[in-house]
Amino acid sequence: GDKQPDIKHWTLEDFEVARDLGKGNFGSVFLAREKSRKLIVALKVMYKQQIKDMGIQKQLEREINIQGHLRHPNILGLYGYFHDDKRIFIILEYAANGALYDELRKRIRFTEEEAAKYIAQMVDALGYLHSNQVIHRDIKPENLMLGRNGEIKIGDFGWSVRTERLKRGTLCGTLDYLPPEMVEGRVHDKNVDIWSLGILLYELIVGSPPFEEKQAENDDVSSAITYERIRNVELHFPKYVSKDAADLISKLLKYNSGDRLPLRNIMHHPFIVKNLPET
Ligand SMILES: COCCOc1ccc2cc1OCC(=O)N(C)CCCNCc1c[nH]c3ncnc(c13)N2
Repeated sequence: GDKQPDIKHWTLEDFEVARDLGKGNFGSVFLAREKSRKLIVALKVMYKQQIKDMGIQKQLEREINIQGHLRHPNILGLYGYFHDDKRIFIILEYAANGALYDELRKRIRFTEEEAAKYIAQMVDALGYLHSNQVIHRDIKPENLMLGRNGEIKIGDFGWSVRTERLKRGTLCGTLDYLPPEMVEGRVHDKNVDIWSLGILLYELIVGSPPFEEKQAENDDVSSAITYERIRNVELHFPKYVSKDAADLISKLLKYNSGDRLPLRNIMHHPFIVKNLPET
């Protein structure tokens, strides 16, 4: 089979740690090599006490369970996990080009061709997730990694859920990417990921999300302004945004989740058709 290691009882002895890949709110990620197979991985280390203090135990278990069973070229592989007395270690596929967030900040904004390539890969990954009854619910540049060939890998399934039941809105993360039904705490379905795909496309070609408020004097005021803009879907496009891009974004950012363009129709939209090399 492929080089993915089979499920076994890992310990830290099985790995040699090379360097730090970044610090996050829940832990750190290191570049490591699994000794026996010489397999390069990303090792995420989290402290049990901190997980307990933040009450994210259930969420973490769900995340490991969901991501551990998924396998798709645009979804970051989760190979396994282990723990010692103080820490939990998650063994992940290594994304050689880091987080899309950092690339976007460096580039300010991408060309519409680059954005179309990323969106097409996201449509692939979301189609796979939704056909496995998984809603991600937290699609944003911070959670998207870049593989060796610049391909997107959705990571960090902290907020994903299996859709066996419609969830009561549990608020999560920054407001910018949340659809009206989630900021209003209403029931939501897989179309929340279609909304956040619209936000992502906008941010990739403009450089900031459509409903962001940066000038406000404090976070509460800026969140309240963003909240209102989301509910009123206050969309404004800079003049350099093509009409095809604006049209697709407008079809994804519909207030009513049922009115959003379904995943399979996105691939036939002129913005994607005109910007993707003949596949
Ligand atoms: C509960 O946790 C679920 C999994 O969350 C993550 C999985 C993989 C991650 C980052 C994850 O969360 C964010 C985080 O913990 N940071 C420390 C931010 C650092 C950014 N990554 C840097 C990075 C570079 N090449 C990579 N190849 C694979 N994974 C990476 C990275 N990071």
